[in-house]
Amino acid sequence: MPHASSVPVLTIDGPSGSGKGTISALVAQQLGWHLLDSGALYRAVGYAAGMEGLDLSDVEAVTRCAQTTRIQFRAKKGAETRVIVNGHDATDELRTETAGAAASAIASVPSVREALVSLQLGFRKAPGLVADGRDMGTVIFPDAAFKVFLTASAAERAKRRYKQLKDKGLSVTLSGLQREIEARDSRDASRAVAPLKPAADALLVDTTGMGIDEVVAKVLAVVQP
Ligand SMILES: Nc1ncnc2c1ncn2[C@@H]1O[C@H](COP(=O)(O)OP(=O)(O)OP(=O)(O)O)[C@@H](O)[C@H]1O
Ligand SMILES: Nc1ccn([C@H]2C[C@H](O)[C@@H](COP(=O)(O)O)O2)c(=O)n1
Repeated sequence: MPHASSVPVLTIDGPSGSGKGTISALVAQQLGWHLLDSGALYRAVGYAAGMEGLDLSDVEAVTRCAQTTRIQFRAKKGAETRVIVNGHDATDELRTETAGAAASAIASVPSVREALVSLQLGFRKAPGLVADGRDMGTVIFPDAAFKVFLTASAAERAKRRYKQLKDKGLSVTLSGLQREIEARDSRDASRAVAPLKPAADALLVDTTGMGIDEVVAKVLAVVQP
């Protein structure tokens, strides 16, 4: 079995709604590589903390929650990967903007981040890994061979999220979503530990006005020039 450090990693970081999840899944599928949705881990811990009625600003309580929450991904061919939190399928609850905000809040706690490191490193398996998040290229896989940072204007990202949630039948407003996205990005980018920022050696891709297929092709070209 190859040593983990010899397994190639493509990191895809960026702000909320830049398309990281969508692009990472499609690129991983095309390459036949494993996929790490690191945001889902933070969302799962935020969700578990909410289920336990914890105060999200209680550092000791949320750290214990991060250390003890059981998170499983169940992938099914042709269907959305399900995220099981402490035995409960929480996939739908985790995708809400409320869950994103809770994840962002607990993600600013260094000991919560520390509790999730070895779990994330464990995803690095042959033949390769596509890792999606905020600190994949800077902190978790700094030695990754391939690094991309996706961006798009806040207005474009809010429009994408609006369409996504409307398609699911949820009642949201474009202006409200843009405010929530900007507040989350600002918190993620200003925290002291592992802030949202491009790795020095990442390729920056502004996806404003680019279609999904175009972005996938650009990212794939990083791995297969
Ligand atoms: N280039 C694109 N053009 C149009 N729509 C896109 C593009 N990329 C992604 N989308 C759509 O935007 C929405 C948000 O994308 P996605 O969930 O992948 O973003 P994300 O960066 O992972 O967000 P988050 O960090 O909040 O999880 C989805 O509905 C997706 O289909
Ligand atoms: N590597 C990561 C991934 C996610 N987070 C935090 C910050 C995000 O706002 C939140 C939700 O992530 P998403 O599912 O939207 O990608 O989780 C982080 O700090 N580091």
